[in-house]
Amino acid sequence: MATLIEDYALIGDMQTAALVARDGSVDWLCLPRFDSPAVFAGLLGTDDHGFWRLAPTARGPGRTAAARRRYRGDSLVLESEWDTPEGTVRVIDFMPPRRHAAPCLVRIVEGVTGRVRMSSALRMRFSYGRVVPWVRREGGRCAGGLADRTVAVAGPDSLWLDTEAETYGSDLTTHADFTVTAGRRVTLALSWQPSHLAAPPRPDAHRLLCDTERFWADWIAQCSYTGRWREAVVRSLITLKALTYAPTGGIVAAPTTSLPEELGGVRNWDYRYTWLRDAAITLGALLRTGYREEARRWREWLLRAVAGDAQNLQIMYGVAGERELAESELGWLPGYEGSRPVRIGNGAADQLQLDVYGEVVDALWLGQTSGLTPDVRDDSTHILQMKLMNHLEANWQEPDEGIWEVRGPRRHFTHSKVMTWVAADRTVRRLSRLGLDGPVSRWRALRDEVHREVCAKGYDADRNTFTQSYGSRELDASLLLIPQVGFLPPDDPRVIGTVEAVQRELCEDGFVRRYPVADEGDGLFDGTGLPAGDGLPGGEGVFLACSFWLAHDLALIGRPAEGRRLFERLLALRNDVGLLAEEWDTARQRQVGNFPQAFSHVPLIDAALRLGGQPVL
Ligand SMILES: OC[C@H]1O[C@H](O[C@H]2O[C@H](CO)[C@@H](O)[C@H](O)[C@H]2O)[C@H](O)[C@@H](O)[C@@H]1O
Repeated sequence: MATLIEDYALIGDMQTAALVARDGSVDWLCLPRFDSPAVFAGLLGTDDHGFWRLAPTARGPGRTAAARRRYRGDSLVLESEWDTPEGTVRVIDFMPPRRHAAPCLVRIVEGVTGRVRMSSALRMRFSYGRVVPWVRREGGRCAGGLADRTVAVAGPDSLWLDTEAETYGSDLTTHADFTVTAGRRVTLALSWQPSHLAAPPRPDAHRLLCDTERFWADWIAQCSYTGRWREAVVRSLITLKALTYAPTGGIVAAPTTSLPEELGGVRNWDYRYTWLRDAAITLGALLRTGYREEARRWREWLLRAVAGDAQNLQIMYGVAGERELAESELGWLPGYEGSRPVRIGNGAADQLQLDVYGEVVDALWLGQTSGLTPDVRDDSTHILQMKLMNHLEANWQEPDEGIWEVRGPRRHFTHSKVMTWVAADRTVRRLSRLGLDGPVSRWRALRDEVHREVCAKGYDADRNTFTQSYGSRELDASLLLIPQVGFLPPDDPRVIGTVEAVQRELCEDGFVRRYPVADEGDGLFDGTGLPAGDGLPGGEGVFLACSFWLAHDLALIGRPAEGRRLFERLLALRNDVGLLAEEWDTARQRQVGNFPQAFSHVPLIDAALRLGGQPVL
């Protein structure tokens, strides 16, 4: 059986990230960027698609999970410990923030007690497991102590393994067997370099460890959250920071592709890109907890990414603002637990998702009200916002694919219209506050018109609930955002009715589904003549972001104890190192979907602020 998704921990250098399993196997790593081809793709295939396992020498069949693991303090440095009959051993895994050096994954083995025999098995496979590189050994001593050097080359990539342990090749795998005694360390470091360049310097693992720990300690010292859920909030913030692409300020939705929303199903998508929606809400959570630099850098990223005609605004970009994200399938990978296809790229990039305008304008507004320094380009922010508004004004009455990126027919999604209201509302407030030029009365009229239309067409008075789309009978968890964005006050009976309807009709084991999923062709219609569902076969788990939104809303509508209970249950779904995927499979009691997912960790932070009585701007 494949490693459970929740058995992975994340390490990363803010340009890419790796997943380390409890048994010491690194099964996912893309180099040099989040969206580059994987050099370890065992996560989505088999051992033949690449991995790096470092653990006590196995006795008998099967692999042994570490007895304990944790991050060292508030950092992204992972520590796993095994108790064996020979003694106890610790492995420290991390990726140093890159600055100008080559990307590097460092593994330090520390003897704790006894004499423990260790095995390292490194199977490097470039291009998502498809290419077996040429591997050669280079020996020789060096000042840093790492003497054995193994080089793997194929096409544009080269990987360099430096270690004091002696390596040998067998089974198209690079092995090292060694023993550690109490208090002794053995280091292994894997660096990536374009294959046409000269050898990278040998990494000084111990100095890199100190630097990396200092980096995270300094970063987390800026956090302003002091509430009762500090551990969960801090771990979520570190995860969000790890998903930020340092050179540009872009933020990926998750570091993985194709971890399935349904085990064995086809809902497998590539999340290694910057969604305007996900990045905008991430920015909100960072600003609310004291992080301004990331927000400032993302605003810069946004201005660069959408430069040109706002008509061509995409809903997602590459981490450096790339527009070409064509979706394709990697036929040679069998997928996580057989969940095929494995996809790279994302076809949703070409969709119309009108809510994105509201999320972006709201993030710009939040930046303003949280005192984000207007910089020399602030004029550009204003120009951008006016372009976005002109485009939205001309297009908001179009049907769209909505927040959930449905692959079925376009609809008049109520949430998309609510977010149109948000865009107009924040623009009116921004222009009034700054006394800036701009047709305030035009945006005010737009805001009021949208509000009237949503309340008339997106609300079902018979059932006292807002509905997924105009005239539809279906519900949708995105409607839980209505009071959070200020479209209606929390005590409005229509808001309370919607929260109660979601609890009644969309909840499973107390957690929230996004919307009712109907298999293609099962003949159900949503009440508007369109087929129900999202145009995809199969089902999915409960959606963690929506479940946090419900906890948040319960606090807003005056049921905080119930909200807290749900929040605590959600926290209990996190894995042993505090990480959440996108969804939860209630039947199998397992995390599903890409991992770890910003869209789950952001509402965790916002709900913690709301439930703890701290201001949520
Ligand atoms: O469920 C179908 C869609 O699933 C993905 O989209 C989801 O993830 C996005 C990134 O976190 C999020 O912004 C969106 O709201 C979610 O529905 C996938 O990327 C889409 O291609 C797919 O159609």
